[in-house]
This record gives sequence, structure tokens and C-alpha cells, in this order.
Amino acid sequence: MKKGKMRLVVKVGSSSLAAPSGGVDPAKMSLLVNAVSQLREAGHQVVLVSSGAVASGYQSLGYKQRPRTLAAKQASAAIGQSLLMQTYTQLFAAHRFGVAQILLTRGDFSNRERYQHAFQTLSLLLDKNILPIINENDTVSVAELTFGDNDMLGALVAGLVHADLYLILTDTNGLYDKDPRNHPDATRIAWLPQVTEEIEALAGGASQLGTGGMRSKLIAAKTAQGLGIPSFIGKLEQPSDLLEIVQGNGNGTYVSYQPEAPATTGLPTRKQWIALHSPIRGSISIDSGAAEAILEKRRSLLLAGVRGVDGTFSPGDVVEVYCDGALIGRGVSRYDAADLAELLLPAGSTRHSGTVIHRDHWTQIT
Ligand SMILES: Nc1ncnc2c1ncn2[C@@H]1O[C@H](COP(=O)(O)OP(=O)(O)O)[C@@H](O)[C@H]1O
Ligand SMILES: N[C@@H](CCC(=O)OP(=O)(O)O)C(=O)O
Repeated sequence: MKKGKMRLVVKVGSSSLAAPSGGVDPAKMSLLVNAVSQLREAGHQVVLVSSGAVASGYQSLGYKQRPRTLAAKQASAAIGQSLLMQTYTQLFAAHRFGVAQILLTRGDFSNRERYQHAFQTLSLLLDKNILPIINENDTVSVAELTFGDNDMLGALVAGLVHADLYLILTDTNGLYDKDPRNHPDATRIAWLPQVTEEIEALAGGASQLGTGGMRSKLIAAKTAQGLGIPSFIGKLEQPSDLLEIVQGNGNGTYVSYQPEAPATTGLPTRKQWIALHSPIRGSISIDSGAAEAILEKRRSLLLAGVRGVDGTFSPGDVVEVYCDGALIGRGVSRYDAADLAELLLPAGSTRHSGTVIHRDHWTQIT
């Protein structure tokens, strides 16, 4: 893992920003702002992914607790988001840090142009030493098109900006072998080499203010791991805690964290888009020889290995690639579906030798 100055994505949950009965909690926010400021004063670059819009806003609409209907949550978020940004702006100004609000939807990641614009904006803000504060654009996100929760949004942002570490801050100091709210005898797991199905099964639901619970944090950490980024899940108690976390001494759970491993640059942005965000326009099935060439010899997919084509896709569209019925990866097709189907040849024929998916536009699904 990289040492020295790092690029960090810090995701903070509603329970760490809002009061238990709703509304912004200035003391909690002040602790966070002090801690983030310490990271930046130490020379680290930070992107903040902040939840809390719904939890900060619902009181103003007269609700006694987090509302359940989509319309009420969206209206609460519209109020709470501006209260959060007002508080962040004031608190960070005391540290002479400027902030910028970025509200994203799932569609901003699946549309390649918008994805690139989000990347450019974030890069420029970081270069200018402005703190980007990201949340989902709750008022326009529809149920089928959300990130799921901000834990996942944070993981995807960590991939987008090629973060060195993804920090997930919540009201609990890490993952326990059972939900510590209901089991006082629960034991904390400090290091997780990777997130397995057995580990996911340990995690339960959300707090009164949050949405995903520990389970969604583990799924997000697994996504970050797939992008080559280690994570930390824990609670902020002192302003110096974030510095302790990046130094490997955090009081929480580290996931796929190897301080001694050489620094990697993670999955290139283009490949992340193919793997996680691109719309899928069709599928191609290939024979086992082609699968071996792609997966083991790291070659491009050639026409000779293609056995079937499904869907309607154009050159430049992303397709799924199957071998013996199993999904092995995704890539950008250089061919139109109909043209490709016409060129299909019996196994062993060598009449056509075009490249269907170039190595640089391929990602393996594991
Ligand atoms: N195995 C577990 N280990 C730790 N916390 C757990 C576990 N299972 C469930 N939880 C619960 O997850 C909650 C944190 O998730 P959530 O409410 O979504 O937080 P946030 O709003 O910070 O994103 C904690 O309050 C905790 O009780
Ligand atoms: N976008 C929503 C937060 C959704 C969410 O994932 O909440 P949390 O589990 O507290 O991180 C909001 O700002 O209220």
C-alpha cells in the first residue's frame, strides 16, 4: 500500500452526523470536520461522501422519525442537504478549507460522458485544494436507479478517484461477529483479508437513522477490494482518529489492507466503467480455447473463438462474454451484433482473424 501522502475517500453515515431524533448535530459534524482537517493539514487529499440529508431534514417537515415513503424521504433530503452544506461550509471555513457540493445519481456513472465529467470535476477540485462533499442526488434518484446506499457510492467514488484507502465511518467501531446492539458479548474482527459470504452473513441491519447496516458496508468494502482499494470500517471518537486510521492504527475493521504490499494504481478508470457501470447491450459466447487465451494468456478475443451472439449491439457497446454458460467477463465489442453473427465460423476455421474485444477494453468477472 502507498505510504506518505495519500488520496482518501471518507464516507460518513447519517448516525455520525445527525441527532438521534433527527436534525443536524453540530457537535458530531464539528468532530468530523476537525478530523478531516487534520488529514488535510498532514498533506492527504480527501473526498468526503456524506449521508445525513434525510436524517437532517425530516424534522423540518414535522416528522417524528425517519419517514418511510419515497416522496417524504426525498423532500426531507432536499431540506437536510442544504442544512448539511451550510454547516460544513461554516465549520471548514474556520480551518480555511473551501468545500464543494457534488450530487450524483446512478445514471451519472452509467453514462460514460457524465462519468468522465464527474472525474474531471473531482480531479480539478482536488488539485485546487477544495474538499468535494458528495451525496446521492436523493430528490431525483428513483428506486431502481440508486446506488443502493452511500456505502456503495463511496466505494465507486474511491474507484473513480483511485483512492489509496476507503474509510467508512459509522456509529460502531467495526465489524463484530454479531450485531453488537443486540449482543453485548459480540467480538470485534480487526482484520479481514477479504469479504467472504460467511463474513457477510455476520452483518445485520441499520441503525435508526441509517439505511444499509453493516452488511452494506461489507458489500461496499468488497467492491473497493475488487478495484484494488483497501477499506476501513469504524467510528470517529477523537479528531486524531482519522490520522491513526491511515497510519494503520485505527480502532475498527481493516479490509484487504496490506501496509507492506507494493503500492498499486488499482483498476484503470476505463476498465472500472466497463466492469461496474456500463449498460450491457448483448452477449457473446466463446469456446474454451478462447477463454483460456483471454483469462490465462491475457490476449484479446479474436473472431475465431466466438461461437454465438445475442442481443443488438453496435461497435463500442459493452457486451457480456460467456463460456460454457458461465459469465467470464465484459468488454467493448468492435463489431456490430448482426455483422458478428454473419462472420461466425465452424470451430477450427481460420478464414477470419479480426479482434472482437481488445485486451485494453476487457474486464474479467471473478
Ligand atoms: N455484525 C455487526 N457488526 C457491527 N455492527 C453491526 C453488525 N450488524 C449490524 N450492525 C449495525 O450496523 C449499524 C450501522 O449501520 P448504519 O445504521 O447503516 O450506519 P450509517 O448510518 O453510519 O451508515 C450499527 O448501528 C450496528 O448496530
Ligand atoms: N443519501 C441519503 C443517505 C443514504 C445512506 O446510505 O445513509 P447511511 O446508511 O446513513 O450512509 C441521505 O443523505 O440521507
